[in-house]
Amino acid sequence: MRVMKFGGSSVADADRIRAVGEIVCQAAQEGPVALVFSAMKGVTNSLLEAADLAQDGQGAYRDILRDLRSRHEQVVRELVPPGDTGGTADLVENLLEELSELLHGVSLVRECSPRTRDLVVSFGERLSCPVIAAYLTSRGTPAEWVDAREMIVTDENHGSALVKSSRTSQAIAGRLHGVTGIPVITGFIAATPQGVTTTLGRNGSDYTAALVGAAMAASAVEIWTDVDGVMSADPRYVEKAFVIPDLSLQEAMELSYFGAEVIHPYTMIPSVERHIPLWIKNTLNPGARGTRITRESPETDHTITGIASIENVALINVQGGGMLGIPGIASRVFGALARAEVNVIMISQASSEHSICLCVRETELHRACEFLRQELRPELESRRIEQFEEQPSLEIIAVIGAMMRGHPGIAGKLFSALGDSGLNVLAIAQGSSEMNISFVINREDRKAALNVVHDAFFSE
Ligand SMILES: Nc1ncnc2c1ncn2[C@@H]1O[C@H](COP(=O)(O)OP(=O)(O)O)[C@@H](O)[C@H]1O
Ligand SMILES: N[C@@H](CC(=O)OP(=O)(O)O)C(=O)O
Repeated sequence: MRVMKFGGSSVADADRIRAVGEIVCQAAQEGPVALVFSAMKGVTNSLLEAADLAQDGQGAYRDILRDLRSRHEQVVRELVPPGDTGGTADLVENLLEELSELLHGVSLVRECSPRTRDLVVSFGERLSCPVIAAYLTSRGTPAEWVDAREMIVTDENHGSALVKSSRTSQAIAGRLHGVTGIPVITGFIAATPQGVTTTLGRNGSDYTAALVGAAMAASAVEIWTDVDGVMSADPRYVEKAFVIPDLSLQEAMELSYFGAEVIHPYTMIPSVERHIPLWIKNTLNPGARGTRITRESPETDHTITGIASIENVALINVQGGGMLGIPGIASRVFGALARAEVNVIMISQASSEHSICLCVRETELHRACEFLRQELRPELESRRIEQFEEQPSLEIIAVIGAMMRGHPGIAGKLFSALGDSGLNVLAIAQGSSEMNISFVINREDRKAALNVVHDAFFSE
């Protein structure tokens, strides 16, 4: 069995869904397939925005609802034939009505808990899948939509729930064996053992596909999107970026962690660890080979595999002459940040131990500094630690590749290229795995730095 996942970009409108139909009908003739779909492009964001507006008591959430209604009614009109026996048009109407009532409730109580928010966003995938299944059936490829909440069991960590693996595996296998035709599975959404709706984190449909692939011992998991594969750098910034034909799981995870949105960190683990290859393919160019992600590192001529970047980060520098003698300072700093629920993206500490430099999301900077100030108040008052240096408006760039290990001269080449172009580097970190070197630059240098590094390593 092949598991094929189509992201929001592949189901943006009726035309895109028709293109998906071509690919799926062809694949179904070659052998068994299971499909996973996301919500239509932008729908999850719209639902979240509507929930925020309703919570604030702003009637503007109704404008978003109107827009969602018209988008979904339009695809039903264009793709579902009048003789559809599955009652798809009614189902979509009922779902839109239910969503409207839910948001009305949120606006009345002016409260939207993470649990309710998950229920609101679940409508995106619950609306897209029945329409797609009805369309495929009308093209002569019988399909049945499957609500993943019946199969994927998670904890109650709303917004980014943790999957209970073995229960989920059994439930997927059990549910899919009962499906007649091709299963069209809602990505991203799941449920607790009590049946409460949860979600797997933003872009979580890739994870759904990997879970289905692992449970069904698939021959491949395919992530269909709008680019020819994972590229050597974000194609929106680097014109010369090219498709990486093969990637190891480790490299793919590093690239996605550092911002290559095309794949999602960790989501590929369930299938790739079972030696099921994961492919990134282009719905707009199905003939292109794509990128293959496997457990082991592939052979390559390049010393680095790819470059990724994270935008909107900030640097906090904790430093002071008295830091050397303070016991457990690192654990206190990171303990405070953990309590603040701040995600530390990058850490760099000079061996002198006079400073710890860390990178966080810009949106979390204020909270991070508040908690740090509280934790380190005695040292700040006695001036053993200076007031933190806070620098917003920065970017992290990471250079990634399994071949970097034991390959001298990479850092030299990287920083000479940046220095020669007059680009200032504010902090540097290297993982002990030697699979990545990451560095921090000013926001306005992002495009230039990505291109300079890309040229330095890939121009030959
Ligand atoms: N290294 C990279 N390789 C390929 N695409 C990338 C990379 N970095 C960022 N992207 C962006 O990721 C986008 C695809 O991700 P996304 O929009 O989440 O797709 P989908 O909706 O199909 O899940 C591409 O259009 C591309 O602009
Ligand atoms: N619809 C969800 C899940 C998802 O994976 O979407 P996409 O495949 O379009 O990234 C989201 O936007 O987060």
